[in-house]
Order: sequence, then C-alpha cells, then structure tokens
Amino acid sequence: MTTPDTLVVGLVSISDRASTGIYEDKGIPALQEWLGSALTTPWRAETRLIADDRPGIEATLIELVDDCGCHLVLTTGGTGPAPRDVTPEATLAVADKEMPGFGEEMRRISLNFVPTAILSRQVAVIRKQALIVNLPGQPKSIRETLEGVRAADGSVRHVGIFAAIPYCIDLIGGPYAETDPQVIQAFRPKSALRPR
Ligand SMILES: Nc1ncnc2c1ncn2[C@@H]1O[C@H](COP(=O)(O)OP(=O)(O)OP(=O)(O)O)[C@@H](O)[C@H]1O
Ligand SMILES: Nc1nc2c(c(=O)[nH]1)N[C@H]1C(S)=C(S)[C@@H](COP(=O)(O)O)O[C@H]1N2
Repeated sequence: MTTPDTLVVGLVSISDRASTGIYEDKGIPALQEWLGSALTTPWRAETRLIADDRPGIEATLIELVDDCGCHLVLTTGGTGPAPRDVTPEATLAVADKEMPGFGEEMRRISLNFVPTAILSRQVAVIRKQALIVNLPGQPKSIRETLEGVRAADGSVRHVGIFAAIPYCIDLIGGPYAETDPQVIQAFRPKSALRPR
C-alpha cells in the first residue's frame, strides 16, 4: 500500500540488448532484491527497461520524478566510454543540482573489485524531490556500490554509498527511510535521528 511514508523508488535498467530481448535483464531484479534486503521501512518500485538512447533516458527520468513522484531513482547501465553509453549525459540534462560525491565514491569503492572501475562515468543528481543515481551495468556492481566492501569475516571495509542516501532523501523532503544495519548502516547526524 502506498502511504505518504512510502518511499517510491524508480528502477531503470538501460541496456540495448536486455531491452530488445537479446539477453534477460538482470539489472532490475538485482536492484529489487538488494533494496528488499536493505530497506526496513515501506517502499515500492516503479520499474523501466529501456535502450541506451539519450532522449528516451531523459524522458523516463522526467516521468519517474515528475509524474510518478519518485524520491529516489537508481539507473543501471550505460555509464562507460562506448559510443552508446549516454546515461550520465541524460542524467545531467535533467538535473537541478549535481551531487559529485556519489560518483567519486562509487568509483573508489568499485576499484576494490575491478581496475576498470575508472571507466564508469556514473553521476548523481537532484531533480525536484528526487535523488537520481547512476550505477554501472554489470548486475554485480549494484550490490558492490550500494553495500560496499566486506572482509572475509563480513565486517565492512569500505562503506557503500547507500549509507548516505536516506539522509539525502530527508534533506529533499522525502520519507524517513530506515535500513537493516546488517546490510547497510544508514548514517544520519544525531540531530536528524528519529526515535524508534
Ligand atoms: N540489464 C542487464 N542485464 C544483464 N546483464 C547486463 C545488463 N546490462 C549490462 N549487463 C552486463 O554488463 C556488461 C556491461 O554493461 P554495459 O551497460 O556497458 O552494456 P553494453 O556492453 O553497453 O551492452 P547493452 O547496452 O546491450 O547491455 C554487459 O556487456 C553485460 O554483460
Ligand atoms: N562495482 C563495479 N563497478 C564497475 C564494474 C564492476 O564490475 N563492478 N565494471 C566496470 C566496467 S568494466 C565498466 S566498462 C564501467 C561502465 O559500465 P557500464 O557501461 O555498464 O555502466 O563500470 C565499471 N564499474
């Protein structure tokens, strides 16, 4: 059920091949599974599977934020250097504000997994009431960047970017989202914490 407290999350898989059925889309299922494990407060997803086409990406982001009322939009795919990779350009084109820390930190986190992490041009922006974050196209990169890096014993070695997302959503007027600390410990300044 959608209440004013429900976090509305847009999930956008951007892939020429998955959107034309050449391979099965693994982006949206990976995003849904990770958010399902991480969020402990009400949320629902609006999902879209689209091609690497700049006008189409821009229209989808605008629809999700302006018409569907998303508080958070996570994209996957199209952040690399290939000619068809235009997700960052489309995201910047619909932005009110850039949030450069997210892209910088995701590349740092991803370098713990692959040396080609520097090939991702991923960005994050604010449009109206929503935070839009680009994730790389490899389905495994979704968990890697959102949750961060763990040691063999499960302890956190490099905090994932999702730790900062609930407070960012507070600051742009969205619902107070909480997470399972076993998956990702959301951080808020003491003054912003609400009693449970
Ligand atoms: N939606 C997806 N589902 C499953 N695997 C994907 C998906 N998107 C990307 N991948 C995998 O991650 C790799 C890198 O993603 P990238 O976004 O660069 O795709 P690509 O090579 O441009 O091709 P395409 O846009 O057709 O997926 C892909 O080659 C593919 O192996
Ligand atoms: N965490 C993580 N980040 C990653 C990767 C990955 O496997 N894991 N793949 C990299 C590679 S190989 C590329 S080309 C870039 C861009 O990917 P995209 O074009 O699929 O968005 O993301 C990089 N970032």
